Formats: sequence, C-alpha cells, structure tokens
Amino acid sequence: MTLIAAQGLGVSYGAMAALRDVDLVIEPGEIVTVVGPNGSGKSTLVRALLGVVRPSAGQVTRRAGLRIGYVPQRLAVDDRMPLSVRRFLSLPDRRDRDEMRAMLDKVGVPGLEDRQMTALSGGQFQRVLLARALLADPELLILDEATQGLDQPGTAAFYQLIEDVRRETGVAILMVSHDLHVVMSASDRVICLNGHVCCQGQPHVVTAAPEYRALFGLGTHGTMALYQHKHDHAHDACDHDHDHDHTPAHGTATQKDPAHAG
Ligand SMILES: Nc1ncnc2c1ncn2[C@@H]1O[C@H](COP(=O)(O)OP(=O)(O)OP(=O)(O)O)[C@@H](O)[C@H]1O
Repeated sequence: MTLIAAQGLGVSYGAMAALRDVDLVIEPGEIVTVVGPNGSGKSTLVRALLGVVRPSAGQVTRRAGLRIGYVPQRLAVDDRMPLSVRRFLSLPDRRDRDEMRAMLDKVGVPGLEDRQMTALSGGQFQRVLLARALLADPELLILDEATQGLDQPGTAAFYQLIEDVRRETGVAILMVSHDLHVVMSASDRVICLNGHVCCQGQPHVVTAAPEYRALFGLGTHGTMALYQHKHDHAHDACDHDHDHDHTPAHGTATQKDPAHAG
C-alpha cells in the first residue's frame, strides 16, 4: 500500500514557481533518491511531503497515520543554550533511557547521552539526528542531504547505516543526495528534479537518460565513471519521443518536458 504520493504537485514562493507538476509515489520498503542541481526544488519537495509548505497546485496524499522520520540537511543549535543529546532525543516526545541508549548504539554513537549537541562532530551530529528520527519508529524516513559536511568515509558509513536500517526494519527511504555514489549503489529508484521531474527510474537507466546527462554531465566528480557502462555514442537530448508521460516504472526511465532539462 502506497505510503505517500504527490499528484500534479506545484509549490510557489510568491510569484516564483519552485516546483510544478510533480508526480511521485513511495511504496513500503523502497529507497528513492532525489537528485537535481542547486535550486531545483529538492528541499521544497521534501517540505511539501512533510506538510510544512502548502502546495499551490495538486496534492500530497499520505497513508492514514503514516509515521515519518525526518533528518534535515542541517540543524542550527544555539551554542548559548544548553541542549544535551539526551534532551534532544526526547524532543518532542519523551523517550525512555534504555530506548535512547539502544538507539545511540544502533546508529554507531554509543554513550553520547550527556554530551552537548554543540560539542558533537559533524558525523556524530548527523547520527544523533538519525537516532531521533528512528525513535519515532517511522515507516518512511526522509533524509535531506543528510551527509552534507561529512567526508567521503563518513558519508559512506552513514549510508551503509541507512541500508542496514532499511534491511532490519523495512522502512521506506526518500533521500535527497548530491552523492552519485549513493545514488548508484543504494537506490531502488532515482528521481531527477529540475523544478519538474526530468526523468525517473532505476539508477542505471536514469543516469543514461539524456535529461540526466544534460543536468549532470557525463563525469560529475569522476564518480560516474565507476558505475556507468561504456558509452561509445553521443546522446542527443532530443533524440527520444517525449510525448509519453508514464507513471514511475521500475526498469524504465520516464521523461517529462525535456525542453527544461538543460
Ligand atoms: N522560503 C523560501 N522563500 C522563497 N524562495 C524560496 C524559499 N525556499 C526555497 N526558495 C527558492 O525555491 C527554489 C528551490 O529551492 P530548494 O531549496 O527547494 O532547492 P534545492 O534543490 O533543495 O537546492 P539546494 O540543492 O541548493 O539545496 C530556489 O530558487 C530557492 O531560492
């Protein structure tokens, strides 16, 4: 049963349309990654799914009683205000001490309960954010560039943890990521966003799509080379028939509105 769906979703800030005509479905247990350039509406999409910005068009439908865990891009904690990890984990719902201890163990930062949030390293901080999200026993975990600021090993370890959590709990995951390693290795499905959905499908299919390549090029940070099969022919961004508008299909990249892809 679908956890969350957006249909014809549009979000505007004043006169500026940040998102338009976005269709998205997340099923239980799947890992979906949203990629897109800066300003392409990724965080806006997350905020609309969370219900903190109101759609200007279309709608978001959540399964009744859906529990969502959210790990933001960053969280500013005022260093003049004391806030221990223990207190942070109990916001907004009070948590049992044993439950907190077990969760910190699980996310790989045992024994940090009495530390100040402002005294944590970037990697520890993100794991504590994840612990807090998981304490709500979510059916859907939303990660908005949750590894920003972490180095490559820290990022890899964080996403390994996410995969472990998915395997153990069956939680569905929607993540925004700039890290193409993650996109290629961990996602069941990728959505390429640029104000609208340019293309979506399985990672290897999306990364071969002309819309994706027009946005990211062929060798972003060299990572593509690790995963892509060899292409010995050029893609023309307009060499596909784009009159169709599929619902997301595993194994197929679906394209929309290629005129805006690059
Ligand atoms: N609160 C806001 N008020 C006005 N404009 C906003 C607001 N939030 C975002 N925008 C604008 O909406 C567009 C999409 O922003 P959004 O943060 O969703 O993009 P993004 O893909 O997450 O970007 P990034 O990769 O840089 O984090 C941008 O042009 C941004 O300036």
